[in-house]
Amino acid sequence: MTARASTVASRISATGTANALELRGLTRMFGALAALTDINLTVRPGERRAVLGSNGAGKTTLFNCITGDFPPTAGTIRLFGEDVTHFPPHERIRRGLRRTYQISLLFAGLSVRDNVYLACRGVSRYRFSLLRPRRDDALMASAEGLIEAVHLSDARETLVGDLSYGQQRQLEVALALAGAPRFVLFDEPAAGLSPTERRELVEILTNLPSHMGFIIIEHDMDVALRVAESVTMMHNGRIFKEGKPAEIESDAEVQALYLGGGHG
Ligand SMILES: Nc1ncnc2c1ncn2[C@@H]1O[C@H](COP(=O)(O)OP(=O)(O)OP(=O)(O)O)[C@@H](O)[C@H]1O
Repeated sequence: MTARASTVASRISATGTANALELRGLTRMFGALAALTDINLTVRPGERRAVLGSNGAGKTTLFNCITGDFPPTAGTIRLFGEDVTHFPPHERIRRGLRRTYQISLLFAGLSVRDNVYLACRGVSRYRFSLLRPRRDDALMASAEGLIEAVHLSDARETLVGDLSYGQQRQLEVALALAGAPRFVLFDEPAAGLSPTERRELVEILTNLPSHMGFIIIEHDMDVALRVAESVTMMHNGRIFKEGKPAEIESDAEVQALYLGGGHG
């Protein structure tokens, strides 16, 4: 084996057993304001974790640091064993990280299928091809699989602008799943959904492939505690408590702080 092959092999074996995410001492300042202070967080491969906390707790800033949208002021970020603290967002995407946003990033004038196909194409190796784009059957098959996974098969030809709000949020989940990610950050996917749509979202998230870990930021405790196996509570930019959903739900301090904390 060449030195390079052996380095690659050892990296692959390291990523096979490493944690999906490891944050150590993560801190992010905005001027004098500490949005995150000394965050230490470990998420195992395939683990599903909810991050909860009242408005301004630092949840979105946490996502922005993990994705590389904001550089941290201090601390380290490891993805599948690799230090990505100073990597740009696209290098983290290449390593299997995805996210959804609170605001919609859909193409309203295109069909569901075209939106998902473009997302699959965007993360494929043909992304920078100078040749005229041609339909790729493998990517189209991936797109169809994702459309099915988010329960939009009957709407695959529908223009996004004609979808219900709930269907648009389901489509956003599909876009985040393009390119078979290993770890996904869901930013309030249940916001604005009806009770029926929330149930559907829970089913979609629960049925994601078991190797696919995620963090979900969610103000709806019911959704968060049903899809997650572990919970991190944040308050004022710090981790306040960690535990299993049942422990968090029955914790007196959490109830006093979070349920009385004016979350939106
Ligand atoms: N770009 C920014 N510039 C300045 N301050 C910011 C910026 N982004 C976030 N903050 C501040 O950092 C703190 C944490 O904000 P963040 O959006 O991460 O909280 P959050 O828990 O996601 O809140 P919400 O539930 O309302 O989305 C807040 O005090 C916020 O005002």
